[in-house]
Amino acid sequence: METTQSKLDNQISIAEKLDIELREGNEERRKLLNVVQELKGNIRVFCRVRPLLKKEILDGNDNTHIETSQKSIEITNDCNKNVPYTFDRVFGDTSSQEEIFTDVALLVQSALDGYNVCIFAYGQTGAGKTYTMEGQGDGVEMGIIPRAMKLIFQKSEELLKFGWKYKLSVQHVEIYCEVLQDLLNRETGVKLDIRTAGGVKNSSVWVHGLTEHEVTNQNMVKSLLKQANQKRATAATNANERSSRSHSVFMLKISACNELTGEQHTSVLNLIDLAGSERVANSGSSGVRLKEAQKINGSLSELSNVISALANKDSHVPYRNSKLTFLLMDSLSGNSKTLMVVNVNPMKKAVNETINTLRFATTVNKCNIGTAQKFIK
Ligand SMILES: Nc1ncnc2c1ncn2[C@@H]1O[C@H](COP(=O)(O)OP(=O)(O)OP(=O)(O)O)[C@@H](O)[C@H]1O
Repeated sequence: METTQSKLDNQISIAEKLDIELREGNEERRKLLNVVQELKGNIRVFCRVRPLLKKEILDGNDNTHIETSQKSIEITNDCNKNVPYTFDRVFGDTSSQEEIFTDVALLVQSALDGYNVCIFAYGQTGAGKTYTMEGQGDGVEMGIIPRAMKLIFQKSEELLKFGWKYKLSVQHVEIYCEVLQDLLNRETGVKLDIRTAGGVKNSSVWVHGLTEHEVTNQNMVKSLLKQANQKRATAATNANERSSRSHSVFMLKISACNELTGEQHTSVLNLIDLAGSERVANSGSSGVRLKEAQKINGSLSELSNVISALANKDSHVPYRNSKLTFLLMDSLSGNSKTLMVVNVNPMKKAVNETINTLRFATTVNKCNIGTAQKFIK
């Protein structure tokens, strides 16, 4: 007759076998997830059209010049010609924050698996960039940043049983007219500068003077985002105007270590709300406004130059030509996964800007950054 001890040994050995299978299954899942991501391409472009706002409807605006389907958006231009643009995904004006995030979630998850990820919101002022990235409140209108953090906390908890331990910390920086400001430092006037370490090819970038905040739950993230918004608002006479003209970069640094296998990796999830992309010539600017507009247009075209240089595998990638690309140098290199969410203003009077936006997005969409690699320590 089987003794209690041998029954117990038997159960333990079954449990150990299942545990190994589970861990191997998890490895399989991570590999598969990466293959899916690679097949989809390491640079992807989504397009999102926001709905007309109540006031815009009352003012007699219409959006009949825009037609969308799953992967394409067609614009009727001023000459009544239909011009189609195709992207990895197009979200029409009834799409919810949840729908957008469903298509972003895998990318966010791959940051936990050790890949650098950049998600940009691009588009003219008022096109819905901040709504897409931050959203509103704690419910259905939550945007990509709070949803991404919620998913990261949830997944990192689940991965504990596979031996993974994560350290998560947040930095949040604003770039206004090529000057960096720490949105999470209550002290004002601290000068920040971007520094590099290592050789030309393998250098790593950090911002000297930028504060870093470890986070362990969603409430901590919420209060940091609130603090950042307050700081952004007090730095300007008109908060909306200032935020339209600056880039906001939310950076989540992830350090992972597996206590069972000894594996370690680090990665950064960058969530970026870009400055409004309207052209200088159209904005009728002069003085300070003209200088601002030139700097914005300059840094957005440097971003596109960097992406094209990476796609063409040029020997020189002009990261240092703008603060934004310099700051994101590590995250935009061949080791990263990038998503550009192009936000479209639905008003007919914005049609020319919309076409410019979609042309820019088409250039980005043609790029293929190559296969992402993890940074294994
Ligand atoms: N998908 C959407 N559903 C409902 N309302 C939206 C949507 N997208 C944007 N809005 C609303 O449209 C207005 C402009 O959006 P938002 O502030 O996000 O634009 P933006 O591109 O970030 O502008 P800026 O460049 O000035 O920061 C806001 O009132 C926002 O709440």
